[in-house]
Amino acid sequence: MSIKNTILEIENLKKAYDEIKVLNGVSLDIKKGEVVVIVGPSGCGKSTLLRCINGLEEIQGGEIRLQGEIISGRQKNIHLVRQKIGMVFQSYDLFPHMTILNNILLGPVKSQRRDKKEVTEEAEKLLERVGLLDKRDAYPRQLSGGQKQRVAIVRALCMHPEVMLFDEVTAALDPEMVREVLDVMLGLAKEGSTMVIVTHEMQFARAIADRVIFLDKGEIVEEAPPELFFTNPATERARKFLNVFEFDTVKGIKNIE
Ligand SMILES: Nc1ncnc2c1ncn2[C@@H]1O[C@H](COP(=O)(O)OP(=O)(O)OP(=O)(O)O)[C@@H](O)[C@H]1O
Repeated sequence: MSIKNTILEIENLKKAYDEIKVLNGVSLDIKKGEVVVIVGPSGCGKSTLLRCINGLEEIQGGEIRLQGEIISGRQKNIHLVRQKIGMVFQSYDLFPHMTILNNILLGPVKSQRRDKKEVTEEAEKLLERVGLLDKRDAYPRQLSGGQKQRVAIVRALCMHPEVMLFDEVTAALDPEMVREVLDVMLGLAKEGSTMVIVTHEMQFARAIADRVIFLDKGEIVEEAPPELFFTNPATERARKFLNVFEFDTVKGIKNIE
């Protein structure tokens, strides 16, 4: 995978909810085509970090830059953020009264004012790729959780984001649905998408990451390539964290490597 220029820069990011400090000066650079996986104990601030990147949270300090442009703080250009950063959440948030295709078209056609025919063709290609072209005219309630999550990924991709953020996208899925979603993400990684992924699936993290970030109590404690992080973490805190996961890894994704 070619890792070239820095696309996203996070510098000394601070985030608190009232008195509770959640991110205590996080700095992180992400390069074009890089897949960064963020792991860490529950409540350490992983989701908050993604939400800050995506402009969903006010921040109390630091700066976030996308392609050199400040997208945080007072200069925040939410329009730019929405156009260039795609986010997929644990809950897929599809509109229940709209067909799958119309859910996907909404952003590109309404917000980006792109040609409906052209976006439809693209959406159909992407749906085919994730094995869901036959669900084009179905409604979200007619799809399984794994299928809805794949639609949510297609919907984000159709906006042509520079960076894709994934927040625990398999957490709400039944074990047998997990693999199909992770496979789509592995495919995107292979094609050179820039991705920031929060996950508790350690084996998946190991398979997909170019770099693993270990976040604990709102600070980056360790960052390393996966082959190093998962076999020989540098810190006691990371070692303890991984020990817990020895009993809790991977639902149905054993042979991924
Ligand atoms: N809207 C909010 N208001 C107040 N506190 C919040 C809010 N959102 C998150 N927090 C707190 O911030 C901390 C970090 O939460 P966050 O969801 O970022 O953690 P996480 O690492 O993603 O956890 P998990 O792995 O359990 O999803 C937690 O202590 C949480 O209770």
